[in-house]
Amino acid sequence: MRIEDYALIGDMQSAALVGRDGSIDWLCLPRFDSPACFAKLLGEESHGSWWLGPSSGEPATRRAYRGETLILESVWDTPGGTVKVIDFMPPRHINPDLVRVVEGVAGTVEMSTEIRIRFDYGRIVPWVRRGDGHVQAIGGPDSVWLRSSIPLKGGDYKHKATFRVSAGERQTFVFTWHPSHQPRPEDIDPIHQLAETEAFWTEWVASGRHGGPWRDAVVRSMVTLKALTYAPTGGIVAAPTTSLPEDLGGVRNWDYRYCWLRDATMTLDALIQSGYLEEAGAWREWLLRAIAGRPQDLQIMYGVAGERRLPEMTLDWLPGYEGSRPARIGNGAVDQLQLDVYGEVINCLYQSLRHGLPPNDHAWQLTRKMLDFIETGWDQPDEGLWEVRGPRRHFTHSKVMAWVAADRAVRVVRELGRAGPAERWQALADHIHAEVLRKGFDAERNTFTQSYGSRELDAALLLIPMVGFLPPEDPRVHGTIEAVERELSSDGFILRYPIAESNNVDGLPGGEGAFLACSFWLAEAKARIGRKEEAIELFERLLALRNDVGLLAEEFDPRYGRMVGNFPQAFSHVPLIHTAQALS
Ligand SMILES: OC[C@H]1O[C@H](O[C@H]2O[C@H](CO)[C@@H](O)[C@H](O)[C@H]2O)[C@H](O)[C@@H](O)[C@@H]1O
Repeated sequence: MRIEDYALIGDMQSAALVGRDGSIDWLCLPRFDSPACFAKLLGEESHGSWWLGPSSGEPATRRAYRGETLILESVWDTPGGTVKVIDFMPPRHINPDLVRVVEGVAGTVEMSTEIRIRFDYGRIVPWVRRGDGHVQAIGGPDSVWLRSSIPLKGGDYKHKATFRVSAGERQTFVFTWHPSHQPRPEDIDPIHQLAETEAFWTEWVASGRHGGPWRDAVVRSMVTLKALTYAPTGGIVAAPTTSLPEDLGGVRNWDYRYCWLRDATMTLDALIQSGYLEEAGAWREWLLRAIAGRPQDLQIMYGVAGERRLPEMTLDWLPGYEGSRPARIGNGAVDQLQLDVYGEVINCLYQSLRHGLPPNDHAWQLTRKMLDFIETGWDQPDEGLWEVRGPRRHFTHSKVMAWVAADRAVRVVRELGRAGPAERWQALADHIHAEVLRKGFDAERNTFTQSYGSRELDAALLLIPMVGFLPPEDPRVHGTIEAVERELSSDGFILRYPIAESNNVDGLPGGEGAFLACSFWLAEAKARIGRKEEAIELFERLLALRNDVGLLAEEFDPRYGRMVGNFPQAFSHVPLIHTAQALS
């Protein structure tokens, strides 16, 4: 199954990927970053999956989300009739539930289902007990109850059933996870939950401001971002998957089920612009809890509840997506120095205040402490926003974001009346600004460069006008946009940076696809410098990459014409929203 053949369902604590063939191949419970109980995505059927569809095994004829919700409807037109499978996860009450409803639409269709429950990413084959209308699977801390209106037959480490559904008939399946030491979870009414889930998403969308010619794409992206928000704490994951490869068959496979300060602040920017202040408030509280302590101990990412240790390890029993080994959990980038995150966090706190979030003394203290760190640390080399695994460098984008940190702190004092040494911070901002223009700009080629003294380019430089470092009309901005487009294009989309053996900046073997966020940044940058037609043309081409249900992975690889990287990826949906807003 290609990455773009999957659709997302979720309950804002975890998420599942449903294939076009009706197979659920990825689900981690109870949290986004818990071990998977369906891990076929990174392996085989024997690593856990749940298929439900017409017995012929054909892929769905069409799929769509119901209205502006996260309820997936897959429809099969078959010679005997038409059938619909409705998949969703109700917003969580006590235990996580995954509900599948089969609805006969016309004629009669023979349906089949086959479920292999595995715990710990496919490693644990659970004990199974069968009772009246249910199956219970237990393995270590995990237990699953599966209730269905159709009896399931067990054998060969799986459960299956074949049944016929005619127009107007409905069959239901409810899969509930709970800790294995607790008594049987309460049964939910799947049809009542369907109505509740529909109401939840419809009301959430209605509570924001969305408009413009690309409303549908923007709303689908917003719903996706909300689905990546961990409701109990306000943390936001970068994506619900691990190890979907950036290079098919290669080693660039990372775990994104954590809360990056960079990705989360960008996500919040998009939510705030559309009026979702509640999420901004929840995230600010999450931030204050997660990073409480010394500013020099600030990490670039945390677990969804603020966990600090995210040790990277490989799951050697999984063959990986299309053989892309290793499958990893945890993320070694947690220990990196990435100076840009200070600017991103302070900018996000500033934007939240500007949009009406009430001031918070702890958040201001935090801002001041981060500024103390930036004052002494901004001139250090770092790993940069791309989290390179090669040597640290003086990345130009990192320095630009250090300037953003100081600039936004000054604005909070001058525009919003907070107390702080604005003049000292302004002097710092001016000093950083001057150094970037001196060391990060190649006057001969009229472009900013990836790092001081380098001749390489970097698509993150497209953000220079967006963050206000230079105005859009500045010739250096124009020169950089032109250089990035000229030198980093791959089939009309944009690479993060050049990947060549002679310049192994990221320290990793293999190549990668075009980075979708960077491609949207080019469209937004073009819009800002007045090249609106070109911007729209590129934006429309990017929108055409979305799959049939409007979702984007991290990258698109023109070599294969396929999406690659984790999926769906907040970092791709955020700039989609920003570009639509800039163009509208
Ligand atoms: O390319 C190497 C790095 O790739 C991942 O980082 C990317 O994803 C992050 C989450 O979306 C994003 O914040 C970062 O800008 C991207 O480069 C991976 O997480 C890293 O461990 C890896 O070194």
